Amino acid sequence: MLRGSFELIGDKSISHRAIMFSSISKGHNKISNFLMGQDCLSTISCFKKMGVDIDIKGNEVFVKGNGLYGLKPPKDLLDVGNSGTTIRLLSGILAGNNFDATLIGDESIGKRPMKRVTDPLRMMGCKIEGKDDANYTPIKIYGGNLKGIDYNMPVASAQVKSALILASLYADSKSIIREKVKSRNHTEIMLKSFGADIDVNDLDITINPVKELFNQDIYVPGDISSAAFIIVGALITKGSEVLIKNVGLNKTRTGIIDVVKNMNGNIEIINQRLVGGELVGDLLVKYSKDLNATTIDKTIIPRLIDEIPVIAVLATQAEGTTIIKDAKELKVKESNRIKSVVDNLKLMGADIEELEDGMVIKGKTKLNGASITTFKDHRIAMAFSIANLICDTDIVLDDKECIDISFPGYFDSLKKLSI
Ligand SMILES: O=C(O)C1=C[C@@H](OP(=O)(O)O)[C@@H](O)[C@H](O)C1
Ligand SMILES: C=C(OP(=O)(O)O)C(=O)O
Repeated sequence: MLRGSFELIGDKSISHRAIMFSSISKGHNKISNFLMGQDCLSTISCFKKMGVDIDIKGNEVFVKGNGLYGLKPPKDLLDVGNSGTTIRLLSGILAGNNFDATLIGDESIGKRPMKRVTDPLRMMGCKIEGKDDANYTPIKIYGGNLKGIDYNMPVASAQVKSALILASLYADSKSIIREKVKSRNHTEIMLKSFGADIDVNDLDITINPVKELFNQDIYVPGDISSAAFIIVGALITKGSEVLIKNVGLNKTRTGIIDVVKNMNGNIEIINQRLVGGELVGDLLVKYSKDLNATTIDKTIIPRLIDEIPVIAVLATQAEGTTIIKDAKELKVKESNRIKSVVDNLKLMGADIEELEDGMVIKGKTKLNGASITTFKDHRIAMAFSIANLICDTDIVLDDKECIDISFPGYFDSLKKLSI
């Protein structure tokens, strides 16, 4: 069982943005509670290659911003490692800057679609080259001279939205980016605090170009996507009671809390407060014997997209049949997360069926230990380490290191809570 309290590590999405926006602001920025995950370190490394002075001291990062037009042409390739957020958002910034740069990444990044970003950036007037008509890395961006855009987003993606907002900062006129479903809005919140001219009207975001962004001190709240593993661990192991402190509770991210409540899980938000425009609070989670099944569809998917692997584990312990649909996006994450989850849960004895856009899980099944293929996908590795908490025999993960992408110190945190 899991018992005790736990101080949550910083949010990955917000940490990336804090480095990027600080780098293109003018002046000294201090970022506290920064997530020292591999993905965020990849972002730091890319901006250092563009001449930004970035210093890490413990959990704090000091960034001396170069100003909106002050990035330097990189002498080297920009390597985003495993990070989709880095390659997408950085493409938007590069599109606005008057030099060319080439983006590369690891094997998994090489399979993640980029046309969702490169197509609209081309519409803004940017010249881009890359594999399969700039759908895959390496991608070369020749920045500068952007036009404003009025764009209806075909995919619900905060990464695409953010890339286009960033490019719009550099355009010659106003841009409007229109979402179909609201995705995480950290870019809009944080860029405004840096002085960007952004107006959000429900699903439409209007950006007027500005001459400069100004320095900020940023506190990064805890990552609810990381908390999700501890939340599910506590819900499914008898006798558990965990207090997760300092959780980011931005409404565009709290789908997992709604789902857990819907499933009759015992979760309570306490001590809510606003920090730097972002809602933060503590979560008290207790073992929940009488979980029931649920249906998860497009109306909530963007608010819990990264939590689906561990929600699938939760569903194996609920009464009834859980349906997860409209989740095609899972196929283009670090691995095909529909397949990674379904195949591995099947190996453990779960009653689960793969759908074209999701999965169907019959609950109240006993899970057994198995050899798990993670595909070096951090969320898969962590989701199955949580499934392991309720197995008689241990699972074996083929890779644990990938967890450092988003949750360094994960096993230590889990061990401290385990009784
Ligand atoms: O903007 C972000 O920080 C992120 C957006 C999501 O991706 P999509 O926008 O591609 O859905 C999410 O899966 C990713 O982990 C982080
Ligand atoms: C999909 C993820 O991240 P990214 O797209 O930044 O690689 C994730 O962290 O689950």
